[in-house]
Parts: sequence; C-alpha cells; structure tokens
Amino acid sequence: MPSNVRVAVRMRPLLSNEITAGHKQSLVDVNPITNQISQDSEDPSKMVKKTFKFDKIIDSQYSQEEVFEQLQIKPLISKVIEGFHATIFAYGQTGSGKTFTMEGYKYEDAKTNERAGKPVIAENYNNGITIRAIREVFRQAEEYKKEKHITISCSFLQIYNEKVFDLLNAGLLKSDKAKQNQGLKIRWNKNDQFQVENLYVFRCDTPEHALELYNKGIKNKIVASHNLNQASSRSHAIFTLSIDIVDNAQVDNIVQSKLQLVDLAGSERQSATGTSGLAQKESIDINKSLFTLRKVITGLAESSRSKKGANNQHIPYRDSKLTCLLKQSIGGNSYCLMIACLSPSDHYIEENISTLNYATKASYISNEPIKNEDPKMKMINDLKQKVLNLQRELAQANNHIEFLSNLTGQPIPQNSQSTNVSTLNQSYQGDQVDQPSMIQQQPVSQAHQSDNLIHQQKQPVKTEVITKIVYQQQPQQNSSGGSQDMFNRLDQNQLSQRLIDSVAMVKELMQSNKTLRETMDQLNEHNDKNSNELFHLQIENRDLRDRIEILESVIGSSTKQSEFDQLDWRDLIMEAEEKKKPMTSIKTSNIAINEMATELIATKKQNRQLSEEIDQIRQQLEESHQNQNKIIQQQQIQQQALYQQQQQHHYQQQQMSNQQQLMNIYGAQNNDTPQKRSQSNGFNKPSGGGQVKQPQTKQEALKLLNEMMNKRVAQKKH
Ligand SMILES: Nc1ncnc2c1ncn2[C@@H]1O[C@H](COP(=O)(O)OP(=O)(O)OP(=O)(O)O)[C@@H](O)[C@H]1O
Repeated sequence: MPSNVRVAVRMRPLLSNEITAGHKQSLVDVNPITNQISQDSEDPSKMVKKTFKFDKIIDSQYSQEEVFEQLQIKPLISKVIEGFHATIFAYGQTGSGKTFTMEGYKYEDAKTNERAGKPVIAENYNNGITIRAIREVFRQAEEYKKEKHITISCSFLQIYNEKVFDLLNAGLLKSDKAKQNQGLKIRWNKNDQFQVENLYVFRCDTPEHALELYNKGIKNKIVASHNLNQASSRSHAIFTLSIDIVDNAQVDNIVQSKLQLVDLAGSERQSATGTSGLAQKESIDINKSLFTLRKVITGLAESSRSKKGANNQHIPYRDSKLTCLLKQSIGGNSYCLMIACLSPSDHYIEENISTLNYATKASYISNEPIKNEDPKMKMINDLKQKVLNLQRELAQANNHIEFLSNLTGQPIPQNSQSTNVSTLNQSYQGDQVDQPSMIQQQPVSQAHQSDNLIHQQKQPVKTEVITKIVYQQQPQQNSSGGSQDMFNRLDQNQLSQRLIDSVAMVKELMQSNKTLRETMDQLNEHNDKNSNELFHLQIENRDLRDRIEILESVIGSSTKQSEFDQLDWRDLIMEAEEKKKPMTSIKTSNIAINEMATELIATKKQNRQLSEEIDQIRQQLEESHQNQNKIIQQQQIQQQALYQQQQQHHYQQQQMSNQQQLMNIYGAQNNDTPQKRSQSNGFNKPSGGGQVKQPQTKQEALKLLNEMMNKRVAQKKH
C-alpha cells in the first residue's frame, strides 16, 4: 500500500547567544493542534503570511521524549520489526536543531560515564531520536522473541565532500589517512539497492552494545571533522540498524529490514553563507549531496502531483552519494519520516521558508513500502510455485490424453500415462511441494472422466486446447450425461483431428515443461554457485578486515622499536582479538589466530636477524671509517712535510738569487767580468786594492754594499 513521506516540523527555542546578539522571535505562528505553521514573508514590507500544513508540528515547548511520542516512532519501529524498511531524517539550516533532535546527548557526558565504568549513554531527558530508537528496537525485538528470531546489527557512516567514511572504522579516520582516504565505494547490488562496500557492520546483542558503537561513531565523527577541517554542518551522518527476522513457525521465512537514522548537513543557501567564486564552487561540491536531495525531492513531488506518475520522470538519485543511499527511503519502498527543523530567530525567516517549501514538496512524495523477504528464499518460493503450476497443467493434459484415447479406443501414449506423471512428481518430493490430489490419481475409468473434467475446470488451465475441449464437452455431458452418446454424434475424422491436435499440444506442453525445468535447474545451480562464491568472498573479506584491524591495533600500540621487539605477539593478537570480539558477529577461528601468530613470530625472527646483520655491517663501516681517517691524517702529515720542504727550497733559491744580485752589483763596482767575478766569487778584491773580507750573510753583503756606495759617492764629490 502506498504511503506518503510523513513530514513533521520542529521549532527550537531562541538561544541565549542569539538573544544576546539582538535576534528577535520572528513572527511565526506554530499551531500543534491544527498542525499548521505560518511564517512571515521574507519581505516585511509585504506583510504576507505563508501558511503550511504538515503531519505534525512541534513547538519549542516539547521535550525530547514528547517529540519521540508525537512523531509516532514506536509504530514505525513495529513496521521495521515486521520486515519493512524505515528512514527518519532531519533537515534544516545549520543550527536549527537537527543534531539536537537526532543525537541530543552530550559526548562529554559519555566520556565521563565511560571513565566511571558506567554504560556510555545513560537514560537522559536530552537523548535524541536515534538513542531512543535503538532502545525501542531492542525492546520490541524482545517482545517478539517467542514468535521470531531477531538479529540486530549496526553500521555508521558519514558523507563529506562526496566521500563516504566509515565511522566505525577508526583506522581510516586518522589524520593522514583521512586526507588520503578516497572514501568507500557505493555499488548497485542485485537486490536493486545501493550498498556501501566494505562498510563495517557489527552484530549487537544488547542496546548497550549498539549505543556504545553509536557513541564510538560520534567520537570518530568529531575526530574526522577535525582531521578533514570540516564543520559538522557540512557532513551527513547515517546510522543504520539492520534487522534479520526469522519466523519461528516457518524457518524458510527470512525477512531483512533496516532503520536508517539520518542527520543531514545544514541546508542554508549560498547567499547566507557569504561565499562566492571558487569558495562557493567548493561549497557546492561539498554539499552536492544536499543539492541533489533537493532535486530528487522536487522531481518526485512533481511526478506525484502530475498525472504521468513517477516512472515518466528522471529522478537524479545517482548524482550524489546521499541520494543513492536514500533511494529506497525517498520515493522507494520504505516508510519515511522527515523532520524539518526551524530556528525562531528573525534572522532566518528566509531559511525557514525555504525549509518549509522543501518539506511541503517532500510531503507529496509517495512511497511503496514492501516487506523485504530474503531474495533467495523469495526466488525459491516463486520457482516452487511455478513447478506446482506446471505439474498441474501436465496432469490435466495427461488426463485429457487418457480420456481421448479411451474415447477412440487407441492405446494411451507411453509418455502421457499417469505413471510417468507420478515419476515426474517424485522428482520434486524433495522440495516438499504439496502434490495436487489429482496428480496422484491412477488412470480413471471413462465414466469418471467427465466428473474429473468438471473438477478441472475450477483449476487455472492456461492452454487454449484444454479450455476448448472442456467448453465443448460440458454441454454435451449436461444434455446426454454419457460420453458414448457424444462419441456417436461426433464425426470420427473431426475427432481424430482433434486428438492429433491435442497430442501435439500436449507434446508441446511437455516440451515447454521440460525446458522450464531445465532453466529452473540452471537458475538454481547458478544461484547456488553465486551464493557460494559470495559467501566465500564475504568470509575472505571479513578475515582480511579482521587481520588488518588486528595488525593495526598491534602496530598502533607499539611505536618504539625496542617495545616492538619485546612484544609477545601471540598475546597481543589474542588481546586485540578479545577487544574486537564483542563487536563483530563472526569470530576469527583459533587456527587463523595461530597461523597469524606463527607468521608474526617468523617475521619477528627475520627482523632480529636482519637487525644483527645491519649491526655487523655498521661496525665494519665504522672500522673502515677509522682506517680511512688514519690514512687521511698520515697523508696530511706527509703533505705538510712536503710543503715545508718546498718552502725551504724556495727560501734557499730566493737567498741564492739575492746573493747573485748582490754579487752582480759588487762585480759591477769593481769592473769585473762576470767570469772573473764568478771565479773569485766577486768579493775577493776591493777597489782600494786591500784584502776585503768576503760577506757571509745577507746583512754583511748589504753593509758592504753600503760602504762601497758611500765610498763611491765620496769619490765623486771629491
Ligand atoms: N529543541 C531545542 N531545545 C533546546 N536547545 C536546542 C534545541 N534544538 C537545538 N538546540 C540548541 O541549538 C544549538 C544548535 O543545534 P544543533 O547543533 O542541533 O543544530 P544543527 O541543525 O544540527 O546544526 P549543524 O547543521 O551545524 O549540525 C545547539 O546548541 C543545541 O543545543
């Protein structure tokens, strides 16, 4: 049965900081009795009031508990326990109270509770819809315990800048990883649903466990918003409770449903955020999801209102991650509740009107909630029904052949005898299909055939030829009451022609039956193969994720190399496994743990050997460095000695050249030929003819030269 998106509006009180900043209560008229809300026009000069009507209007006086009651969330959860999907989402501008409505609790309080060893999220009047809904789901599941076996799991994700982040996979939200993180992929699965790949899903046996996970996700949301420089108002958070329901009376009857609780990003317009140009483009990208959501709401509302119907209009679900994930909720097969949040401040009249407009559009959207049977079981049941129908048709056809054969006195064809039908039936015994009583009949006498035909007439007979025969024979039976009379009246040629037609048709029927059975077998085989493959892949995937998580927690807890070396790997893995245990539905087997432990111990050994080798190489390197240094020192000493020798040599040469000059000068004074000077060493004979002392040092030579110069000057003067 179609069900429109239910829309409620919640107006929060004026906040103290808004009063301080001079905000005033806008002229908004909220009427929870008539469920009408009237908001002033955006342009005060026009003095026009816009009035909207919704399923529920909640003013600022309502407590969180009253909101939960008034929005009839308990009956909605009953639908989820029956097997229907449901979504509750909060929409509105930043600061309008979406998070307060959905979360409500203070994360700081949860931290204090955790430290005190208390349940992290305690009962509190401020608790929002998500927390109350989690408790209610578990309460109702407990109520149905005798009739149904219910398993509850949860997941928590965030969409920011068109990337999907797993809020229950803390490893990927660390600062460096969060920035590189390309986000999880969304795929279209065989059940006609969008599904987030590799999203952690935890089985929860108690509401406390689910709340613990919810709180963990909120904590990770805060961490991620810090690491991604993102404000909470720019990301969408979706907490999902998945519920598997098995009917105790009919174990084949497996139903899977989910409850999505969504806190959307702030829906303020670009003009209100004051961004322009590049910043505006970035802002649009960040909120592409919200932009597309509005397009989807508008498209669905228009097609609901137009006579054409939704099928004729393209709804751009695929344009954003958020709308992909909300496809079933908005215009799909879920029950849906939208909570439009408003601020009473006169600064936000325009935003409020925009929110109310979209809320109105959403209220036109019509969903078609369906019970979500397990697709595999549904297919098996459909196929069983098909087999049953085919068996009926075949049995009817065989009865006709018998009847016609008896009429003409021909032997009954082998493949149409009832014994064959029975054999065919036996092949389905394993499926536990109730066989129609008619199929089990042995060949009946001719006199009973007419009764049988009347009985068959009540069955859904699809083949044209059988219907024709039944119609033709019925008046004859009524008028004459005997088949022999009818035989007499019918032309024998006509009869045999009909018989041939009937046999051909029956053959055709049997052939199509066979083909159908083969197709069904192939389908079943294919289905089994796929399920098997999927199952193995899921196990492999889960194992890998478990392994990654364990390794991450082990490596994360040992940052120093020395600590790392001293770790008892087996203990650590067991410890990490133990921590993870209550959160995951499937435990890693002991064998796998042992294998991992052995692998890690081997790696550790190799690490040690490598470190020893590195140490040896390092030592050898140091020794060779020392040798090198010694050689360099020796070379330096040798170089210095060489340099000194060169200096000495240079000095001697200089001295010699000085002496040579002196000798030249001296030689010139005495008119000596260079030969003579060199022979007599230039200093043997003074000009006065007396014996002159040969100068031994430079000073003596200079002194001598001075004396000679003085003498010469004196001679010239004279
Ligand atoms: N019904 C309410 N009663 C009292 N205080 C409220 C109510 N609703 C919201 N508030 C307060 O208003 C402030 C803004 O609310 P909230 O953070 O829930 O807005 P929001 O729409 O989720 O914003 P954002 O889009 O930035 O996440 C908070 O301080 C919150 O405590």
